Amino acid sequence: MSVKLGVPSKGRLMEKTFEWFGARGIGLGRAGSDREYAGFVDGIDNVELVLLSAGEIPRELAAGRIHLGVTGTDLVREKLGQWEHRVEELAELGFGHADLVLAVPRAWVDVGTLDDLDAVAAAFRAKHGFRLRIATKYHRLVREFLRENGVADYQLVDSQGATEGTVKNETAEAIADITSSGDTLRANHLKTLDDGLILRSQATLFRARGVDMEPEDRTTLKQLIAKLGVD
Ligand SMILES: Nc1ncnc2c1ncn2[C@@H]1O[C@H](COP(=O)(O)OP(=O)(O)OP(=O)(O)O)[C@@H](O)[C@H]1O
Ligand SMILES: O=P(O)(O)OC[C@H]1O[C@H](OP(=O)(O)OP(=O)(O)O)[C@H](O)[C@@H]1O
Repeated sequence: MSVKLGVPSKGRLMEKTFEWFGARGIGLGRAGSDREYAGFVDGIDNVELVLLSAGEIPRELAAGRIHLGVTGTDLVREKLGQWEHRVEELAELGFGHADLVLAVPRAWVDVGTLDDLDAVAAAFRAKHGFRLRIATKYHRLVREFLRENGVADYQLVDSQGATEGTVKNETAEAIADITSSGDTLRANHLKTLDDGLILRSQATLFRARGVDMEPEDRTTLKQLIAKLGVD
């Protein structure tokens, strides 16, 4: 067997993850052609690189199919109920920073806070006969956040991409999505509520909890964690 390390298969997250491991003496890279999802690990034996979609890494960790994985904290908290029981955070990696925020049309000049949104949501329902729609792919996190903040008169609309466009397309009145520079929100005439920060996320190294391992894999995992300086 071997220790399996799950890393995002493309884009900035993959590149920065390779750099982070490289700076700690573990060379990671893609093997084969640009399109082939195969990888290599240098600097330690019996560790296998598994290239995966960032969104699938939480599930693979929880299932014990990978032992370590790099992905955003937002994805772990969204995809895994009681995530702390299923994975352990070993290290924040200092990149992939993004905020999950609740945003409304900039034209809603009277709506700046969650309390305002709550009032508008009640009025919206009375007027239109259906609940104000919030488009997001972060269903668990948005529901929890709104429950904790006493906003109830809304419905979630699933949006797996281009979420900021749903307001213009009239499939939602508000959105909850990741922002980093804020450019996408601004370009789509949206503004974040003053108290609308749901979660700050960054790329993080996680370890799967409660996975049955061969003794030699357990030793390899310990060596890897020690080499990375995150024990
Ligand atoms: N603009 C951004 N700046 C920084 N981090 C971002 C940005 N957008 C998304 N992220 C973060 O990158 C991670 C991966 O995002 P996302 O789920 O969109 O994956 P993806 O790149 O679309 O990959 P896949 O479709 O293969 O899952 C998430 O943790 C997210 O917080
Ligand atoms: O605040 P900004 O710097 O503009 O970044 C925010 C955008 O980045 C992400 O989208 P991405 O380009 O990863 O594509 P996606 O819509 O498929 O998630 C996110 O979903 C936002 O749309």
